[in-house]
Amino acid sequence: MTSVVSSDPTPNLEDQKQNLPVTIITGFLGSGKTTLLNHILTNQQGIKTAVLVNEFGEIGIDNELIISTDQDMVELNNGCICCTINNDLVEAIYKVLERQDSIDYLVVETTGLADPLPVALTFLGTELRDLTRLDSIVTVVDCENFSLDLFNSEAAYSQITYGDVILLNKVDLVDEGDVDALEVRIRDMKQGARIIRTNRAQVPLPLILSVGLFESDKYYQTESKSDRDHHDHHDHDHDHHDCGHDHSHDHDHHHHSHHLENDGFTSVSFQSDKPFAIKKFQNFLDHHLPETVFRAKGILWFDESPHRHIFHLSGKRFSLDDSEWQSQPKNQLVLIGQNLDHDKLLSQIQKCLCLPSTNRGKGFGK
Ligand SMILES: Nc1nc2c(ncn2[C@@H]2O[C@H](COP(=O)(O)OP(=O)(O)OP(=O)(O)O)[C@@H](O)[C@H]2O)c(=O)[nH]1
Repeated sequence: MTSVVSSDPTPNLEDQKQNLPVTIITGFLGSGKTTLLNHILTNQQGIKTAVLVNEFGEIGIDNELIISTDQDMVELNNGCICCTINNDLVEAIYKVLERQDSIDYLVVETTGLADPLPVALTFLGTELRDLTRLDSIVTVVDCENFSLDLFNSEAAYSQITYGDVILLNKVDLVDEGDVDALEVRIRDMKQGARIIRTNRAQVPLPLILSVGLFESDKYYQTESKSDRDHHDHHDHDHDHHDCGHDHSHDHDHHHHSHHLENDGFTSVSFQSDKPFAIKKFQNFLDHHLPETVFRAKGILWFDESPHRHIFHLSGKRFSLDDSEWQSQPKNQLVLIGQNLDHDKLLSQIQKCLCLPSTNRGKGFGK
């Protein structure tokens, strides 16, 4: 196996060579996890990296956004990774392991709403422990939007407390003083983490991969303590830690979506093989998008444009980038937020579709 520079070689290097190193990328919705993944895939020279991507929402947008490589990619597409811990995730990992001859590194990107703890436990608590080596949990933080009070999400808290490396990302969007204040706050929540400031998740890879920062002994203790704490401190409706911690029974998806509703986040997915009218969609964004939509992403097709438009919204900021269609144009849009009126949103998005006789022939943006 080719190995990346290791800043701190540990004594059991021999074991490490045999086990597939794994890095878990976590971080809240829109913080830059896919951006980091793309950075890794583009720059991991000479290392064959497999990625497992899981996203919240019925439509897999991320697989459209990940720079395609000739390496293995298995996408789990049925909800939050912490729910699929006992079936799909393990299955996907085995698929990668079966090809171990050609895979040097595994990166798992969790959904923005996942607690990384159950994902990490998958690697430690099952027979995977002997086949993989959990190298580190990397947490991406959106410096512009980070606020645990705003998210009101336990998963957001866990993402910080279980991060071995914490990337303070999107530093380009905030004043340095604000990043300083955020760093103090995060150091307070998680002592001993390696904190790195990044723009577009551009981090030297030796600082985050093959770093051997994950300490499983400490982790096991933390896990059982945190498990107790969670059950002591939170109301009984919020039972999502059961989802990841008890490996002995099957999960049902109702149970899981219940936990997401407790965090208040749901997703609305829209697909159509018809184009949007640009002005209608703009009107939707300007006047009808509720503030409670925290994250949106889409591959958009506008009647007025020959391009494939990649749409992102995180917090209040949105972007629309051009690319080229490699396949039949279509619209795919996922909105994620708290307390969403699904039917209303879907009907509003539906109304953005171009009616057959209108808008034809007008240029983009006119
Ligand atoms: N200005 C700026 N934008 C960034 C930076 N990093 C990522 N973005 C943008 O933020 C948006 C969200 O980035 P993603 O990488 O898709 O975020 P994510 O964490 O994978 O999102 P989810 O999977 O939906 O949780 C995209 O529009 C990115 O281009 C950064 O450092 N600065």
